[in-house]
Amino acid sequence: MTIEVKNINKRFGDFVALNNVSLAFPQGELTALLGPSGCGKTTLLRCIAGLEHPDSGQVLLDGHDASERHVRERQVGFVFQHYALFKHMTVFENVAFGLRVKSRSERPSEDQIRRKVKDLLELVQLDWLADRYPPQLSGGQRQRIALARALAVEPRVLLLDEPFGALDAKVRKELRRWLRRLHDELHVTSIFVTHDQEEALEVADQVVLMNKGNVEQIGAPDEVYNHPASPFVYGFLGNVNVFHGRVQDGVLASGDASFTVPGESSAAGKGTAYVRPHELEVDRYTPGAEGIVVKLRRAHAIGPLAQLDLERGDTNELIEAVIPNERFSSLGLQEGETLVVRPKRLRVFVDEGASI
Ligand SMILES: Nc1ncnc2c1ncn2[C@@H]1O[C@H](COP(=O)(O)OP(=O)(O)OP(=O)(O)O)[C@@H](O)[C@H]1O
Repeated sequence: MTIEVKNINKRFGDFVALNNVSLAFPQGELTALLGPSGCGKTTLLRCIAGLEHPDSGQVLLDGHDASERHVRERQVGFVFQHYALFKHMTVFENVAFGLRVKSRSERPSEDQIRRKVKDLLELVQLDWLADRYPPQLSGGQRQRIALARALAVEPRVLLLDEPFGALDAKVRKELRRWLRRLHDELHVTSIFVTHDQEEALEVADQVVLMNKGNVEQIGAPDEVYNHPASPFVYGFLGNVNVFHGRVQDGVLASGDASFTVPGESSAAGKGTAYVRPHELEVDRYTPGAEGIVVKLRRAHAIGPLAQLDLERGDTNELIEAVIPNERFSSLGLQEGETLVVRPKRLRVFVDEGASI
């Protein structure tokens, strides 16, 4: 099923939760709604599900306006962060639940129900837990059962609201890979709410970045990561160094350093350069060297990458650089040494927002 939302507005009292949001969710794709707490992700998901009614705008399911369609008729499957499985029912009965409560005319036979639940438990790789009760499962197992339960009624859309939010980092990581594989098998149009950028970039086909009820950017994970459309997206997707200054004649002057602004532009005014830590070249300082002169305050050199905390000599601001550990060792850098850094790649926004 394709999902489209058009010009959705939703207020809670004076508070604007969704501000004229328009988006398309392609058939069979997994889309992540990503943004900070309170930006409207869950509200948008609830509008699509029919659990919340927008003040204006439309939700189109397969091109048809869904406003008159009740939650049940939208054929939506849900998985929430704290999905309460029925504690007094076995795992098997939890998954069978949605099939058993169907009206008599639609309800499958007992044999069909058994087969279906068995298949679903195999799909989520937990068939060996069929006779257990929810309190006897781990958090990750419970979420996989919750997913099997949502899938039992063959939803045409799957909505996942921070499904792994309550789990520890290692289990989260395992489950998101598992979810991706499952999605590749089933191809149900799915929307996944998260505030974890790594999770969104790893799992999704398409990422929607939201901020204060607005959509900031939509794109494939590599597109939004490598070509952020706004300072907000830059800051939200991974660590970034920010250099404030003034732009004139294609050059950003920031403290004692100056950077050539990429691309053709005649924009002038206050400007901010964004540089990711791995996009900085680091060298030992030699007199006259080009770049920003810094002091190495601290180095964390464990694993393949060395993370360097640097302090600018001119403004005392902190800069984070990440270089291969091999290079760090071969340079033989010591804490307290004076170094010079140069951006290999940067992006400049003039007057916060006007991209050049
Ligand atoms: N029923 C409600 N009544 C009043 N305000 C609400 C209601 N539901 C949501 N809000 C407000 O709307 C804003 C958006 O909430 P929403 O749950 O959509 O955010 P979110 O992006 O999903 O955040 P989180 O990641 O914290 O869940 C929040 O500021 C929230 O307090």
